[in-house]
Amino acid sequence: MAEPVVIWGAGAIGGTIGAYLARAGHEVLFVDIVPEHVEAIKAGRLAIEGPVDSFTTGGDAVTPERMSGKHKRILLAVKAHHTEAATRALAPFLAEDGMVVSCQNGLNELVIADIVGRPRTVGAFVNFGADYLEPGRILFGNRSAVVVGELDGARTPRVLALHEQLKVFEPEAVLTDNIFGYLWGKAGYGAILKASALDNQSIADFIANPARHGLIVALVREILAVAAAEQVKVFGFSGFDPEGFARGDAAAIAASMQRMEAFNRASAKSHSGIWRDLAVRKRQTDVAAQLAPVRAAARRHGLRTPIADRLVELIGEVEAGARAIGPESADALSATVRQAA
Ligand SMILES: NC(=O)C1=CN([C@@H]2O[C@H](COP(=O)(O)OP(=O)(O)OC[C@H]3O[C@@H](n4cnc5c(N)ncnc54)[C@H](OP(=O)(O)O)[C@@H]3O)[C@@H](O)[C@H]2O)C=CC1
Ligand SMILES: CC(C)(CO)C(=O)C(=O)O
Repeated sequence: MAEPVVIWGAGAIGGTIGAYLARAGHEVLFVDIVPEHVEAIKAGRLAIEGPVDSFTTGGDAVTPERMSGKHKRILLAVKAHHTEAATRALAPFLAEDGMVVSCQNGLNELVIADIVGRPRTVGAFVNFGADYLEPGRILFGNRSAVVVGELDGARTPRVLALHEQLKVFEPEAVLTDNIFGYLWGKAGYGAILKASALDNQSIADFIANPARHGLIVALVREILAVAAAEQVKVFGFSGFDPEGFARGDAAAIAASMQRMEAFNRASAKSHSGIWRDLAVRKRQTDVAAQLAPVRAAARRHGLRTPIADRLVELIGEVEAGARAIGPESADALSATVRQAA
């Protein structure tokens, strides 16, 4: 693609994708609110570290106040609770025929479309693991799914071109006509990651812990019931078998849990980004923002989501300093499953 790509939110996800594009000679403009990180990128000190790859690159980089011009392709990679503010900030710089691509967890496409319009919103699903370590340093923990698609599933020239560009980062990137199928799949799988953040266990250990089995199954099924009510055909990835979970098929669920455990055990990113926000960065997470559209959809369909509701409450308590991360907090979530049964 000849036009520059804007990476809005150049942390773990945006920084990694942008670094690959920059290294391959694509013109990249990184935008981030962390001035030291912006300076490092500008100075050519954006380092990708870890088992997947190791290289240092850089590119043009600005904080949002210094942004200018009109851009056709903006990849948004901020946390879900920052989506609205970031989209409002980027909107003046989005060309009339431009697109914002949500490289995020959650159903952020709905928020973005409300601000810049559905025709200027493109969906993406990312499941690779990365951690922002410090300004200019990102751990690329493992490769995993990268999927893009127009919200209405059309194979437009712009999404075909975007797909080709993303292959520079992930050669197996997928172009889909059902992006919401992947996003709801991540909502189901991502619920496990969110629950795991209540404990200090790694994602793999949390999934393998027999004490968490009932919680994981009930939580995933609760989310998938909402997806079913929304009439979304949900896709699996990285060992996650949504159909097996939705059917309540014990053998399929056990096999899926084993695959998800193995997938996560092989990653250098041992804990979820949410756990990292709570335990390492000591800051608010985007759990409530990620689950808001899921819970809202549930209410529209007259469905209850007691486990997701409690998960949001418990994470909120940790964020507020009123609860510690540990087995007791995961037990408190498990208790909801018994009450709901
Ligand atoms: N990390 C991972 O492995 C994965 C993450 N995801 C999803 O990807 C998305 C991005 O996550 P991740 O990269 O981990 O997050 P990071 O916090 O590492 O990166 C986001 C960056 O955007 C910055 N930012 C916040 N608000 C704005 C704004 N208004 N304008 C510009 N920059 C801003 C952040 O600054 P500050 O830190 O100061 O807020 C940070 O530098 C999230 O939705 C996450 O759930 C999906 C799959 C895997
Ligand atoms: C664990 C991971 C990287 C998915 O593989 C993730 O989505 C997260 O940390 O939020």
